[in-house]
Amino acid sequence: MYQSPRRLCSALLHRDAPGLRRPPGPGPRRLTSPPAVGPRPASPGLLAAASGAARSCSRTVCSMGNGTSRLYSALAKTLNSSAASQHAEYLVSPDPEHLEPIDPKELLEECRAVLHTRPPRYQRDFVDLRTDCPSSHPPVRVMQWNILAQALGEGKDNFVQCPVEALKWEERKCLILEEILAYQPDILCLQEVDHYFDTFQPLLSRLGYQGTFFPKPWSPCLDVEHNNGPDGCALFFLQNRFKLVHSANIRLTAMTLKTNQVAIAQTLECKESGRQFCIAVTHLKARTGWEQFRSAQGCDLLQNLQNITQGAKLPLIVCGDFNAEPTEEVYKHFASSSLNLNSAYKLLSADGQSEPPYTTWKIRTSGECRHTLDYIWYSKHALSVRSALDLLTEEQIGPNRLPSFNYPSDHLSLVCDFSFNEEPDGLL
Ligand SMILES: NC(=O)C1=CN([C@@H]2O[C@H](COP(=O)(O)OP(=O)(O)OC[C@H]3O[C@@H](n4cnc5c(N)ncnc54)[C@H](OP(=O)(O)O)[C@@H]3O)[C@@H](O)[C@H]2O)C=CC1
Ligand SMILES: [Mg+2]
Repeated sequence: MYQSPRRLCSALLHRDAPGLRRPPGPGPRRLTSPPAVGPRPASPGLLAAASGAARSCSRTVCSMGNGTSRLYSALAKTLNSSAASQHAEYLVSPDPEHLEPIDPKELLEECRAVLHTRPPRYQRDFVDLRTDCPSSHPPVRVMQWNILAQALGEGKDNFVQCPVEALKWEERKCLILEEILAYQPDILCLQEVDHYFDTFQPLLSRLGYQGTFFPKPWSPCLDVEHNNGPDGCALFFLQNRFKLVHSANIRLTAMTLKTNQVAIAQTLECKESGRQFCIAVTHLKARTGWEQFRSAQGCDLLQNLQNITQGAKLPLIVCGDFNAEPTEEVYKHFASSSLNLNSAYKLLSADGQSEPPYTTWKIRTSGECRHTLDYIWYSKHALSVRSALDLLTEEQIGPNRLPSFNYPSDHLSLVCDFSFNEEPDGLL
């Protein structure tokens, strides 16, 4: 169903309004999703120029094995370098002296214009999971997403059914931004970010987010020719909703050895309610054969979170690409931790006990890879999940799987609305 960009944007900006109605019947309730998107509009005038300018944006080139300091100085140059800024409002590299707020509607329209030749975004609905506990404060919307590092997607991942044109950064970044703008999270937890300084930090800061980036010490992106720097985890929160109380960048250890995987953990205070909580993002070691290693990394992260939450005194949300199915030891450590965590996406299942059948689905040279690896853990006594964004169906994902012209990453975004329980029973 086609919606004009303006109607769409106003629906997006009022996400608790008409679309989010509870349908009748038992079990999880599907909500009409506000970000339903029809065919993309053709881009006239200025918007067409934005598309062309975005394509002409310069790319930072760093050869294999360069040190991170050289990478960062190269990245810093791109912040100033684009002649294309004469043509496009937001999608080009920003001038750091000129960081005015962006109207999300205008950025969304720019993105949609760049993407006008692509098929429409997939429809995903929020499922109402509200318990009977009322909450007087607006929910906290959290998005978890491994966005696929550009260098890995083009140089390492071997997505055999994904056309190279679908991976072009100047368009793929618009698909990523469109997804973020569609759901408007209050907190955004990302993995495989290798365009933090030239794309996400400048744009999202102008949308009102405060961001933190922690790159992997030896990012595999650096092995890819024409890379844009190391990939890592990024955490963004809306400054008008939260105050940063404490922030920790954690290099995970396994059996006391420092590893290549990282996490960010921040304590935030809700400006409306005064309640404090901890939010963390991580990306654990990938691949089969590394199960014990992931388990050790998970134990280290849990230990760090025990300390940061003062022994579970603060409510906690942990987002991540754990690279582990629910059968793995690291998953079991999180599920049975004294931090009293539950995995939010289990609540989409009929019995509330099963994880979704997949959060990533791709075809590599080794064959089809369909796995549940991404999770949003939360303190089950202190927080309630009010709704969760449903996953894409197999039909929507299509026979060539992900990424694709419609969807920018091989991992699906997970989005949940949380509310604080009014009277925590002391057992967070
Ligand atoms: N220069 C040096 O001294 C050192 C360099 N390194 C570099 O680090 C790299 C390893 O880093 P590490 O953090 O352990 O990486 P991981 O094994 O955790 O994987 C890195 C990325 O590869 C993706 N991936 C997973 N499975 C596959 C697959 N089958 N094919 C292609 N990509 C896949 C993962 O994506 P997802 O999470 O989505 O599955 C992940 O983002 C080495 O390749 C090396 O380049 C490491 C140590 C030292
Ligand atoms: Mg990956």
